[in-house]
Amino acid sequence: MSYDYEKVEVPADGETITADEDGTLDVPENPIIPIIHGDGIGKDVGPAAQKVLDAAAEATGRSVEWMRVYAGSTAREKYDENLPDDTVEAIKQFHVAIKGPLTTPVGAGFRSLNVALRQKLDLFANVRPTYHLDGVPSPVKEPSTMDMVFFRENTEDVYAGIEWEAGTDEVEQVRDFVGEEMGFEDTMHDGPIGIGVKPISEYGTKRLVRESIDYAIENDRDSVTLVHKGNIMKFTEGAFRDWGYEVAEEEYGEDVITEDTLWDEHDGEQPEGTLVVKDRIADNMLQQLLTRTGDYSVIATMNLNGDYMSDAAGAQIGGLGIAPGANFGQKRCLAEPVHGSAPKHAGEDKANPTAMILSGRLMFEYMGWDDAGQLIRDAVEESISSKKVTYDLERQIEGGEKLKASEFAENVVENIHELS
Ligand SMILES: NC(=O)C1=CN([C@@H]2O[C@H](COP(=O)(O)OP(=O)(O)OC[C@H]3O[C@@H](n4cnc5c(N)ncnc54)[C@H](OP(=O)(O)O)[C@@H]3O)[C@@H](O)[C@H]2O)C=CC1
Ligand SMILES: O=C(O)CCC(=O)C(=O)O
Ligand SMILES: [Mg+2]
Repeated sequence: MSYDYEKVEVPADGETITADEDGTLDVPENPIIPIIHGDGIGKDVGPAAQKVLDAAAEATGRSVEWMRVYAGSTAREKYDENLPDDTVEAIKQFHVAIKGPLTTPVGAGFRSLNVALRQKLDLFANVRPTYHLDGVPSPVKEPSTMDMVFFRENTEDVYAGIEWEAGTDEVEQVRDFVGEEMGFEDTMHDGPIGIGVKPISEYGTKRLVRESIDYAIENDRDSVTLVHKGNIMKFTEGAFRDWGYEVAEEEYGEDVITEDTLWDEHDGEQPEGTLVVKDRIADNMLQQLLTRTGDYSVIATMNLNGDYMSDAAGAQIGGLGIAPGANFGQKRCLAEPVHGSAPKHAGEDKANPTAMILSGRLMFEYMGWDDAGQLIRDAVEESISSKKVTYDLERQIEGGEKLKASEFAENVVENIHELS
């Protein structure tokens, strides 16, 4: 597939990652990888992460040919629009890409460009592995017990953007329909009202839960927990739980058992080689993240729960400066940190680039570059263990040396050279 780009240049030297029908990638040693630096601190952490990823690629005998693409403020400058087709088409064509954070206005203005990218590219699984690196300060006593991988459904839920603003004709039509025709007249207060719709489909749920179970099996994880608020939102979050169990029970045979089976048939002793699928109600799960951290491994949940939970879990492993993520779809990966554009720190070369660097690690692993990924993790861990850190960690580490974002990246690059 080729595309006539309007304002970006395809690097002449790199090669294109290709994918066959069943989704297997063919990754050359010098792939072209689109990158969006992002808004706010994206300007700082984007280039810093790029340096580290370059060094890890080079140290393992490869190179990355970066292709700068644009969204958010940089796209407005270059294209006079928020999300140009060039950017979406580049990610489609090259299969693998990385982005920094993009700012979304609150309450009015354009809709989230992050959500738009996930929807346009059908990146249905937002995967956020949350693990503790040696030396990272944490507000909890045993941060190393946190080792969870969040699978967050990425294309529906209240993030689908089906909502109507108070005072519009549209919202009054919806109010009439929901009130008069559907019988919920007494449920809504009089006066101005905003109304949103929360779609949760069997298709969206099952492909996300399937992805989480496949991941758990491939990575020797012992459980997948479906997190929902199905006691209250019965036909959306409750249906997510039921469809999730259906996938587990109907598609995986005896190697995947439910928590009920674990207790009814195995007295709570998990048989070797099995995966347990369980579920928890979301409010309880938020406290379990702290009180029974080690009991959970892979989490599958919907868009909003996953958003809240991944920030909360990120706090336990040192904060948003550390927490990586990536969005996956059919033959596609768009890596991005959990954090946003943190406007108050923008352009100061101070934000922690670790989350973006470790998101790059996820991207490399998707490409089959596990050795480069491991090198990145080891090198970052080395910098942090030697207390050479950015402001967010330095304020919590006694005797820490405060580095700028770019200096931290240089330190990690030095470690890559030493370790390789
Ligand atoms: N995927 C995306 O692109 C996302 C975009 N957003 C968008 O980002 C914007 C800002 O959101 P906001 O709610 O402020 O959340 P942010 O995640 O941007 O920042 C919140 C706070 O987290 C800390 N933090 C975040 N990233 C880092 C980092 N790399 N290094 C060190 N500390 C960090 C800072 O805390 P402190 O100041 O205490 O040091 C910061 O003030 C919004 O427009 C939001 O919509 C939000 C999330 C994801
Ligand atoms: O799109 C946004 O601005 C926020 C998204 C977000 O918080 C997330 O994906 O974690
Ligand atoms: Mg978020």
